[in-house]
Amino acid sequence: MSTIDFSALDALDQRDPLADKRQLFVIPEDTVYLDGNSLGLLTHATQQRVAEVTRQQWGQDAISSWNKHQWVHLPRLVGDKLAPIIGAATGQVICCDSISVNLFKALSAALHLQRQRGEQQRTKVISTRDNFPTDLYMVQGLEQLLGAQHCHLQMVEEADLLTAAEDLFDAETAILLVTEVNFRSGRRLPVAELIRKAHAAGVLVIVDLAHSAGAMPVRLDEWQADFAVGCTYKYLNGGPGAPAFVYVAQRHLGQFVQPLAGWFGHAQPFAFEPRYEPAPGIEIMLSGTPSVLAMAAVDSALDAFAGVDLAVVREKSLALAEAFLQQLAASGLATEFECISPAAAERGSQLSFAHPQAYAICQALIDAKVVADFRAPHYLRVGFTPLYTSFRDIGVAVEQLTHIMREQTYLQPQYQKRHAVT
Ligand SMILES: Cc1ncc(COP(=O)(O)O)c(C=O)c1O
Ligand SMILES: Nc1c(O)cccc1C(=O)C[C@H](N)C(=O)O
Repeated sequence: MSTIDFSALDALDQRDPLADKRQLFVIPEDTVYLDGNSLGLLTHATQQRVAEVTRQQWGQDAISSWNKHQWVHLPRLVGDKLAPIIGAATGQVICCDSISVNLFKALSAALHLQRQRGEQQRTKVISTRDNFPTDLYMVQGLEQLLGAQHCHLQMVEEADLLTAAEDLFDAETAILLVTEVNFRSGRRLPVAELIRKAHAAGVLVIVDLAHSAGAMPVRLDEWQADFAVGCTYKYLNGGPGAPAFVYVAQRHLGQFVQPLAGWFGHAQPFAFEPRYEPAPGIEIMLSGTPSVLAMAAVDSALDAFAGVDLAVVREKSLALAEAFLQQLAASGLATEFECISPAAAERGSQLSFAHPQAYAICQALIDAKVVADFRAPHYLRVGFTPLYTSFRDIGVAVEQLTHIMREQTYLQPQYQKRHAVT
């Protein structure tokens, strides 16, 4: 007998101000999808837009589309569409490349800004040990390229950043590279407060919004962030490998060099001048030709956010997580699954649970058409995407999990053998 109170969950769905948004998405058949924190779902509009761009723009209008369909301006148009979602005024956000590549540009630019200010001794980049590895690798790559005397990484514990940030920022510190929401635990760091402390110590801040953009209110301008990066393939539903974004505060534009100085970042790309002259605005962050099909997908996916208040998104995200925890407790699983995510105010839009059999349980859940994911060493992650996750979804997910645990389905050999990479 199921312990899930589906009528209570259905009542929550009926009162949900975002319920109408679900119909904008292609929901995989008979599936509960709790992995929007890794890959967001496709919208019907995006499916049509990509078909249309392929059929008409590429197929018929071909090269004229660079002007006729504004292909050449897509990075900026998409950036400006994204700006309000992350609390930025227009002209400071551009859509391009991956988070990794944009971080290379932002890190180099911030180091250069410190030198421009006469702060040559500021060569240290502080980040958290449990940050998403690519962020740390990008700093390590720069360290190898420039030499440790010009750039070096100091990894700190999240707890130390929370309790003693002032002690970490010394006269050598150039940059704080901080990811707002930890990909493994879901812990959300107080970015506004960290920026205040960093600035008081002369430190510039780069924020990684991979697990924030589209999931909660972000206020880059209000926070006075210096740079930010983020992806569009998670909560913004731009598609697998969709181009990322980069934000540069208006006050820094025109003040730094960007080392990946490609022709799309030139003041006049189509003048084909032999000498590089950077674009005066946010286009300086561009390097090469935009991926038009991918960017068209992001552009149309962002339409799902039209008229959406991100405070409402956040409220629903926390209510979905709360419903998950309640149903888990009602099913008698709360002690077996140790929740490693912090309390509501200090977490993002996911819950992570430690369990020695997390990998096998996750595979069994996926086979039962509940898509969650696993992160080493032994965490089961469930992500909530308020635009399409329903409260009923939560009930079905916990019901399946209860069944898998009761029947010990996860002990079957096909679930015990590790094969999946993501
Ligand atoms: C916090 C964070 N940063 C960066 C990335 C990856 O960046 P990229 O777009 O370079 O693959 C991810 C996940 O893929 C992430 O969770
Ligand atoms: N970007 C990814 C990819 O290219 C393949 C598989 C997964 C991803 C992810 O987004 C992972 C994700 N950042 C995470 O939080 O684990």
